[in-house]
Amino acid sequence: MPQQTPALEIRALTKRFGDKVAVDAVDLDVPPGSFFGLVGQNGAGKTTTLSMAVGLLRPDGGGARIFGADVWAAPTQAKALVGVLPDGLAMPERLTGREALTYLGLLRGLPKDVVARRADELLDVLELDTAERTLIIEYSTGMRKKIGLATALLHAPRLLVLDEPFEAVDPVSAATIKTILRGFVAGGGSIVLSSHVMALVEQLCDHVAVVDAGRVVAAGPLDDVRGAQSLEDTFVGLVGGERTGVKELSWLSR
Ligand SMILES: Nc1ncnc2c1ncn2[C@@H]1O[C@H](COP(=O)(O)OP(=O)(O)OP(=O)(O)O)[C@@H](O)[C@H]1O
Repeated sequence: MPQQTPALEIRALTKRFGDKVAVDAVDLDVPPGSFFGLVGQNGAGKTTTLSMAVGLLRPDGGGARIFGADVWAAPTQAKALVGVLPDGLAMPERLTGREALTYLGLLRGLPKDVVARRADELLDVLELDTAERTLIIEYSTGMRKKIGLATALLHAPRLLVLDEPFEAVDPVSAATIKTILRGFVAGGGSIVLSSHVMALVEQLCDHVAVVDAGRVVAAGPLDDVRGAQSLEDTFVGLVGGERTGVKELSWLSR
């Protein structure tokens, strides 16, 4: 069978901040049609990797391709194929959710009536319709995630790259977002998401990569990576659970 072009192909991606190597020659293949979870401790390098992979941060070395399009050499082609929910979302703060969707949709080159129709549906499905007159600056953290997801979906990309999409999102909204994401994959889309929540990754993802100190320490189909254990046990085993240091807080004991 011919090899299919990966939805996202990361090769030797490297980023240093001063002396610190935040991302250390990372290779990753996200198969088309997969729901791929990127897990790692705080500071492991997930956000830096994903930011470089979608062209938001220039790497010191290596590169990334989205469905074969080089993110840095062919950015227009690559970026048309991907919807991104970045960490610490920079949004047009003085616009309402609808205005932001309209603005970003028109920037993407979508026809006005298509933007209006999709914005209606997205605001409705993500239950942001009641906040239609609210400026984004007034949104809660969870609402910001939801409007960010709406902007990522608006142009119907083939790949979604989502940095912590469930962070600060209430359980009802999380259930809605899970349904949307599962539907996206069922419809032929591919997703990469980062998360600290192993149960969520196990529930949603069919592929997983574990990142530790800027390196990929395990990657592949979920069942291959976790084996007979839970993903959490596998994760703690891989990244060194003995480093918790809780026992040292003796002054907390009564
Ligand atoms: N702009 C920056 N300047 C300096 N150091 C940075 C910068 N961005 C990230 N780092 C460092 O790079 C490393 C990787 O950070 P990154 O945000 O990619 O980790 P992460 O896995 O996304 O963490 P978290 O789960 O906490 O979001 C960390 O040590 C972080 O302190």
